[in-house]
Formats: sequence, structure tokens, C-alpha cells
Amino acid sequence: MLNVESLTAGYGNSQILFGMGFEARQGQVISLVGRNGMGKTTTIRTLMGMLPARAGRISLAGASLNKLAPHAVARLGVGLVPEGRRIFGSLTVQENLVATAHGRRIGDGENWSLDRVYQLFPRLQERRKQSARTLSGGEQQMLALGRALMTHPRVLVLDEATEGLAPLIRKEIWSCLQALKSQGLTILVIDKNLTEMAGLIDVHHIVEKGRVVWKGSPAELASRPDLAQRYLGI
Ligand SMILES: Nc1ncnc2c1ncn2[C@@H]1O[C@H](COP(=O)(O)OP(=O)(O)OP(=O)(O)O)[C@@H](O)[C@H]1O
Repeated sequence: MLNVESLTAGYGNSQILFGMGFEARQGQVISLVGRNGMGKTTTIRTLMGMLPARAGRISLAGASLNKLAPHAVARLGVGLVPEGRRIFGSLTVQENLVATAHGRRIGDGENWSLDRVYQLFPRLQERRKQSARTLSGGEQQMLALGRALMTHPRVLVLDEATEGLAPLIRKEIWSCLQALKSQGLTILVIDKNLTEMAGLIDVHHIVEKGRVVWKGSPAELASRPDLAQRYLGI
């Protein structure tokens, strides 16, 4: 479904990605994990067309995403829940959800509607007329997720979606992602909570200095404390 191969990118003179590569097959949930500053967010920015790829290939269901602008990448079916959420604080919950909605689904993306998002997050429905800035951190994160779903994604990308949230709220986010997975959605997660996401992830990818240095299942990673110590600082 999503293929990233030999990707090189950076900012000005500083190269950050050195041959980044991974694959998420249809319905899989994969992760990028690694210490701060290793290039995970830069990978997402390049994938979304916010930063140009200097070399390498990015494709979604066989279609190249290289050189596409962010709105075109979103239109093709990559739904981003960005680091820091980036919701519109002065708009209501419902206005946030419809602001980025696409009129129709693309390719084999699932169709999402306000009703379906509210079914997944009843709390957003209760607060649909409130301005988004009055939501709790967890509710804002749900809103960011709902907003990404309103673009009918074929692949959902979450950059640090549970950062700064209380354990109970994190649990809610994980179980929501589990529900989306069981509906067949392909998901790419960047997160630090390895233990919490173990039941969700099919393949972990450890990122070190702009490329993947190891990949495997949560069980394989759990059996390699040396990897966690060397690359994750755990
Ligand atoms: N706009 C920018 N201009 C210059 N350098 C940047 C910019 N954004 C990020 N960097 C640098 O790129 C490197 C990789 O950052 P990136 O955010 O991709 O890492 P990360 O693995 O996502 O880590 P984190 O968890 O801290 O976000 C870091 O050294 C960072 O300082």
C-alpha cells in the first residue's frame, strides 16, 4: 500500500534522511521508533510533500507521491495527524471536521462522514458546537484524528499522537486505532510508548540517523533488550 524507498531529504545544507525505507501493506499498522532527532518527523514531512525528496521513491498503491504538493498527497489518500495536532482553536469542533473534509473518497479509501466520526468519538459530538480551544488535550487529539479521517484516508499517519496525554486518554487513542485497524485501515504510527502499542503494531521500524536499522514484530523487539538500549535509550 505505502512504499518508501531509499529516501534522502534534509534542510538546507544538513541532510537528515539517508536512504530511509519501509513498507506498510494493506491493513497493516507499522511504527517508526527511535530517539529524538533521528528523522522520523522529517520522514513524515517528506512523505506528505512538505519537504522535497532529494532522492528515492514514495508511492501509495503504486502511484508515485514524489513531487506532489501536500494537498495532492492528502487527496490521494494519506491522512495526517500532525505532531502538535494543529487544530483550529477559534473554530468549533464541527467546523474543524468539515474544514478539511474531501467531498468524496478516492480509490479504495473508506467513506467517512460526520456521523461516522461522531460514532467513533461520541465526546466530539457532545462538544460539536464548542470552539476547539476549549477541548481537553485528549479531546483535541481525537479531533485531529477525526479531521484526518474526514479526508477518507487509505493510510493514516500519526506523529506522536499520544504525546503529553494522560494514560487513560492514551488508552482510548490506542483502542480507537485498534478499531480502525480491524476495519482494514493501513496506519503508520510514530510514538514512544512501545509497551502500550505492542498489541496494535505489526511491524516496528527502528530509525537511526535517517534510516531504518532494524525491523520486526513487537515480540521480536521485546526479546532484544540490546536494541532498545542501543537505539531507543530504554
Ligand atoms: N526546519 C528545520 N530546519 C533545520 N533542521 C531541522 C528542521 N526540522 C528538523 N530539523 C533537524 O532534523 C533532525 C531530525 O528531526 P526530526 O524532527 O525529523 O526527528 P525525529 O526523529 O522526529 O525526532 P523528534 O521526536 O525530536 O521529533 C534534527 O536534528 C532536527 O534538529
